[in-house]
Amino acid sequence: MAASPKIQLTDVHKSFGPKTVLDGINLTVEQGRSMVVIGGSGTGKSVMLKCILGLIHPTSGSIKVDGEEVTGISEREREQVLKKFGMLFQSAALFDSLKVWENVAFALVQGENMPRAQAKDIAIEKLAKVGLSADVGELNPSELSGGMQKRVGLARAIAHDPEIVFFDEPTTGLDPIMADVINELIVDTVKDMGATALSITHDMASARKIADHMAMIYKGQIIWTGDASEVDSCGNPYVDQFVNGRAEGPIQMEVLKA
Ligand SMILES: Nc1ncnc2c1ncn2[C@@H]1O[C@H](COP(=O)(O)OP(=O)(O)OP(=O)(O)O)[C@@H](O)[C@H]1O
Repeated sequence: MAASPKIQLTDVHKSFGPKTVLDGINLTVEQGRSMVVIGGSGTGKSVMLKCILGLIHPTSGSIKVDGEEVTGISEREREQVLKKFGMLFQSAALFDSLKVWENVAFALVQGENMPRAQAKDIAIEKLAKVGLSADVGELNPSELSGGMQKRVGLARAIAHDPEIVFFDEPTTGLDPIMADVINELIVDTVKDMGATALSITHDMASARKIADHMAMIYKGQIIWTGDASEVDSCGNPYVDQFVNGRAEGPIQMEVLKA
């Protein structure tokens, strides 16, 4: 039996002036599953995520979360919807003026008015989940390696037990071994929470590790979607070229000339 959609995008368009970035996106993310959207630079992955979060407004189309339309809702309604989301940004985007635990607890204290002591307990529990000790919580983010910062970013993303977690290029800037550690942590954490995950990446090793389902975006459209296990044999020449990292194929890179 098919799981119910947690997130559903139907014919989503987004243009900036004359430039069309999303050109009719159709995408379903099933409840409790991990969807990874792959695609090259500038194909619209980040714009798509920002549309779902309501950071930018689509030009047209429908975006539903738990069956509820989220385009055109009020700021107050959006605040409620955003409580369902956790987000791990490409750069861990930690506040350097705050200790590690304060970064993890930030949304709990600021957004939910939770007492600091209680928020700290939760922050330390989440840090433990991503393999960091309470001592690390007392450090400043600038004292941590890139891999540790990603762990902190993940702990922060899950601090309020979100139903949906977004991962924006989760392995950028990490060496392949640390990237694999973070990928495993993502899989374990998301499965453990029973959360729905939506990731965007051009790192195929990461996509293979964390995806139940994959979709490929090209020129603002989803040109293929399927089970992660089918990505190598789907027969789509665009997917095949991307997955195998070939210069030759239907995808033509625009190389800017000086
Ligand atoms: N606010 C904006 N105003 C104008 N153009 C924008 C804006 N945001 C994004 N774009 C354009 O939309 C296109 C898609 O950008 P997007 O960041 O979604 O790509 P991406 O697939 O996430 O790429 P990357 O993997 O390099 O991050 C780019 O050409 C970008 O210049």
